[in-house]
Amino acid sequence: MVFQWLLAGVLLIFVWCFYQLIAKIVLPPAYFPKNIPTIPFYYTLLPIFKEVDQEELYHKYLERPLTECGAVKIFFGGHWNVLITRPTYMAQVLKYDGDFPKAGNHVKNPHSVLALYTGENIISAIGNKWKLFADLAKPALQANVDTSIMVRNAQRLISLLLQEQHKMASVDIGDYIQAYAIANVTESLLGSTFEALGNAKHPLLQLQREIKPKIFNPFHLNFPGLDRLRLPSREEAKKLVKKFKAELSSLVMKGHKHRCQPDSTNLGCRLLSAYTNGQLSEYHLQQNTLITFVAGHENPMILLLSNLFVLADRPDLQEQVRKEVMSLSPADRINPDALATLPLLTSMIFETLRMYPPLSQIMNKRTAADVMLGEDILLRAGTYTGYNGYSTNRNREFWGPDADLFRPSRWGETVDDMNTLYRRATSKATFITFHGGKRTCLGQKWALAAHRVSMSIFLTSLQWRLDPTWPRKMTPAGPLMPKKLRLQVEQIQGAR
Ligand code: HEM
Repeated sequence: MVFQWLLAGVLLIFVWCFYQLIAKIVLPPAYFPKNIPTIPFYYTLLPIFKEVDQEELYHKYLERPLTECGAVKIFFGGHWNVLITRPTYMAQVLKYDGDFPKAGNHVKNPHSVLALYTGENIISAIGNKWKLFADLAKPALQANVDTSIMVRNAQRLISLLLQEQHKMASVDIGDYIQAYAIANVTESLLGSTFEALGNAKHPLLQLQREIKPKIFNPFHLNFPGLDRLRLPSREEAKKLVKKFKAELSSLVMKGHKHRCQPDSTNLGCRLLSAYTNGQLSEYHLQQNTLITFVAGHENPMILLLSNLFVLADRPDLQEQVRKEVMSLSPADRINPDALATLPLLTSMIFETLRMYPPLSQIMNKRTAADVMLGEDILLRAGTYTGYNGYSTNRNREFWGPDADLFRPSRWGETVDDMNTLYRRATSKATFITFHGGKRTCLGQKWALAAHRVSMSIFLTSLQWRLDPTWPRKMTPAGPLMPKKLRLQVEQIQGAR
């Protein structure tokens, strides 16, 4: 009898411990605010089990609680987080950066493959390290942009697309745009020619193709703690990441056989010279090179894909913007300052950035102390937080009841109106595609100049439409873009 009671007791303790373990994962911690909704744990598992589209998921599960309460509790990246979207709350997050410092993957999940990949860098660092990295990068990222590199690469891209279209019914455009974006960032910012455009077998592209599904696999993204178990497949992923970082660094170094000067306006040169004079460790040189490469090509690539999609879907608008660009002289058509004076091109780009922020959701902050979000949401010290630009950029109080509609005219009639609204929306945190505040994107100027020139060359060289057989879907998770976009492209008569 005693033995049976003992057994029952042990069983009860076991069940209780198991319950505690599961509850820790599937329920938010007790110290999380009670007065905001909880997104059910299973939401995060959907991309693991189903073919999903993150826009559809957003409208089904997140839109209502976020619109009503402006913040929710959500499981992501192995932790419970508070996802903040209401512009007044976001304005507080951006303004009081010290209350909401960055806590990147290297802090959140230090043993994960993702942390090994991104590490501590200019985007994730805080305090003096961030200041050092930003001081090194700013003069290069804010210098005048030499767009002749993008012009040359865009012309090469157009011929590759036409060659592919000649062979196929339509072009799977993603890999081409990625190679183009890589060519731009490496040649323009890192000062090294990788010759990846038109060379699908380039070792760096191949490595990236192998790594991405391993890093951005929804299961491993949500349960990074499992990377501690040293499973063979994850150890293999770590090896690939190390190989990729070494390959990238060696390619950048090859482009800088000359002596790099600290006052150079080339980012690659500035990072290398900081390493040579002892300001940067080898680790920080590698991580900052990697993040410049990743942020500098992936975001422009995603923006370009979304913009091509938007115009493929609206042939009339494509034709109107083309006419506007054609009204410029040939020299002005590749001059970003001249292109920035065109109202339709400007509003169409701003509207694409508003509706399809490439980094639609980011969870990389952690409260430094207890902080009151707005008037009544108490966030305890150590709470992971994040933001969702897709939601904030569609705030109906600011953008009106048709905020979900692609309507470039909402930006105004003149370019002055548009730039004023851009600044106002950014300062009110109702347009957070480039983050904003002290930690605003440092590549914004470069990205916009490159994008204007890329769009201009596309518009004046090609007409494009959606392949009717393309399944209209956005990516399931992570960066937001049309999934495996297929276009039919046609050369414009007399364009070449
Ligand atoms: C369409 C293009 C781009 C978009 C939408 C974009 C968006 C963003 C966003 C949302 C952040 C904040 C990330 C966070 O919260 O952790 C950021 C930061 C940053 N971006 Fe971009 N980005 C773009 C292009 C670029 C380019 C081309 C570069 C050049 C290397 C770049 C360099 C940076 C840097 C250095 C930061 C860190 C700023 C800091 O914390 O001080 N970005 N960007």
